[in-house]
Amino acid sequence: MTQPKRIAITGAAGQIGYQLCFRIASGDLLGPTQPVILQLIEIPPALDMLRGVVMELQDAAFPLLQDVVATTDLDEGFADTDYAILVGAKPRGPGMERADLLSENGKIFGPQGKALNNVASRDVKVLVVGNPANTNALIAQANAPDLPPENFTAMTRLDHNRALAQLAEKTGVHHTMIRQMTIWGNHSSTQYPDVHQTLVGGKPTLDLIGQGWYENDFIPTVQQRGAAIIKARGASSAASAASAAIDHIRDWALGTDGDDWVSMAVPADGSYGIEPGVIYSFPCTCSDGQWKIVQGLEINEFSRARMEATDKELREERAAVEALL
Ligand SMILES: NC(=O)c1ccc[n+]([C@@H]2O[C@H](COP(=O)([O-])OP(=O)(O)OC[C@H]3O[C@@H](n4cnc5c(N)ncnc54)[C@H](O)[C@@H]3O)[C@@H](O)[C@H]2O)c1
Ligand SMILES: O=C(O)C[C@H](O)C(=O)O
Repeated sequence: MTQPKRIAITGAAGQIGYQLCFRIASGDLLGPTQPVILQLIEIPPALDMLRGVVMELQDAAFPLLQDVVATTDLDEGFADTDYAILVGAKPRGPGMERADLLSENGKIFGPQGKALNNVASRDVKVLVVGNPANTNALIAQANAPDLPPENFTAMTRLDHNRALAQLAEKTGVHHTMIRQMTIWGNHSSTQYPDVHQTLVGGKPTLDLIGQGWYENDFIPTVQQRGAAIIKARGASSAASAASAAIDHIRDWALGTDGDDWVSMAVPADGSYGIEPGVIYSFPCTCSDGQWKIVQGLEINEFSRARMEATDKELREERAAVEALL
């Protein structure tokens, strides 16, 4: 029998965690033949709720689900884990920026990085979803010196998928026919959704949508989509966020599709002039369980200014949490 993969989820009883558990147990993350063990981590006040989630997982009788661990202990929850999806953190409310969560949520990710460093698989792949995701990933990475630094990533796949959805709606072309979309930078309102290389049904995007709509509608809509959902739902995005987390890890583990790429916030390495020290979203391809930043894309002045603005914000966030690094 195929060895099961261990998947740890923090905040597993929350909105996103609840979605993730069932999608992963049903095989959406690693495919229909890969057995999984879920290692669910919560804080004590949410433990009863987590027990309820475990009862529902049992009742769903998923063929691929080998075991479920439910715990408030990080060493138990991260033990030997192959993947860690760090969701547990406070969501923002109406009128807040994600960076407003920094001081409260930042403290969560140091201890989690340390525990991963001590007990997780030596090749654990980490995705941070809890906001502000990029800087929380940096904190976790800094606290896990024995793990490969490139295995710490943050989620901008939701922004990527939101961009595809906006382009599909505008052009009338199904989103599966849209290739080479890029989100640069921070998962925040400074992120830069770049369509200069994007092909919609094989055609250059700007020829179809025009510079005016791109600048005045598309970019702000994608940047502000999280806030629009909070306003409409009274709670931050959950099912779409869980779905994007699954897309991120699945593509990282199983590979991206042909000539297409995805957006992943990964440790900057100097590519495109973004110096090391921040977790920055780049266009990435994945194969053999490794991500690679797509190189050689042409960057015009319009893009350069926006890429630098989001980099600046990330460096300010970094400076604000220096004590946790
Ligand atoms: N990166 C993205 O694209 C994206 C998208 C949507 C939401 N988010 C963020 O994800 C996070 C979770 O959102 P949600 O809607 O699921 O929130 P939620 O409040 O429904 O759930 C969060 C859960 O985390 C738990 N938790 C809190 N601190 C914890 C800790 N130290 N260890 C383990 N668990 C802990 C809580 O008990 C709660 O059950 C928020 O920060 C939100 O802003 C990110
Ligand atoms: O916007 C938020 O605060 C939640 C999440 O990051 C999102 O993009 O939906």
